[in-house]
This record gives sequence, C-alpha cells and structure tokens, in this order.
Amino acid sequence: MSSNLSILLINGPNLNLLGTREPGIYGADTLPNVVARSRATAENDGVTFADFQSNHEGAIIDRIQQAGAEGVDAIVINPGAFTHTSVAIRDALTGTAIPFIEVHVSNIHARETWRHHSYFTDKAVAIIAGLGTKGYDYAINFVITNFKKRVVG
Ligand SMILES: O=C1C[C@@](O)(C(=O)O)C[C@@H](O)[C@@H]1O
Repeated sequence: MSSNLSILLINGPNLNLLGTREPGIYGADTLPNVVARSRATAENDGVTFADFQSNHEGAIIDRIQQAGAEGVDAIVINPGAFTHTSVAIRDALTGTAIPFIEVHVSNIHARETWRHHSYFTDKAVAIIAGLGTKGYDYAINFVITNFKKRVVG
C-alpha cells in the first residue's frame, strides 16, 4: 500500500477507441492523452496513480479486487457500456468499499433511454457526464483535493 493518496483510473469497453470512435459524441481526445494528463496531475501533487482499460468485465472486476488488496484510496471509473448492464462490477466496487467517481464522456441522460440507467450512480461519490474528456480531469482534481487516505482493515 502506498503512503501517498492513491488513485486508480479505470476505463471499460471501447474507451480505448476514444478519438476515433463516434467523434461527434465522444470528441477527438484519445485515451492515452487522458491517462497522461491524469497521471501528470496526480504525480505533480505527490499522488500515486495507476490506470487500467479493458474490454472484459471479469478483467475489470479482477483489477478492482486487486485495488482493494492494494489499499487504493479512490477509483475514477468510466464503465462504458457496462454502466448499463453490470451488477458484477458494481458489486466489486461496493465489495471493496473503495469510494469512486463515475465519469461519462457523453451525457448519458440526453441519449437513448436505455443509457439513462446506471448500475453505479447510487453508489458513486459523484457522477460527471457530458463534459467530454474534461470530465476525467475534473474527477482526478476533485479526488486530489478532497479525498483522504482510507483506513483499510
Ligand atoms: O461506452 C460508452 C461510453 C459512455 O460511458 C461515455 O463515456 O459517455 C456512455 C456509455 O453509454 C457508452 O456505452
């Protein structure tokens, strides 16, 4: 476990395609850019930073469980389409009790009705949706400024 505050940024399916995927909805910024900015902001403030992207539900669950064992203090997560389907990822977050911020590049409430429901929102510290990839920056900054190290165990 790090003696610094530690953040894990998780991106779910298809977010590796940011920048080329439906740019009218998701914009031109790429995931490597988002991750590099988040890392720079965190490390500049002495915050330990890790990131993970997967198109696989189980891999995301395994990474959250690992974060629980590592004593990660906060997760910033864009679950992608798993937002609307995954009880299992929700359970991993509640099971590890790591506080998390839910980020969506697009405003899911202004899109198809089946995107309006999230399995995460009622357990999230906050949700940011519709601010493009800036939403990640705001979430990381909020964690750095407001979160404290957790007492685990
Ligand atoms: O993959 C995604 C991306 C998304 O989470 C967003 O960031 O706006 C919104 C989801 O509905 C969609 O399936």
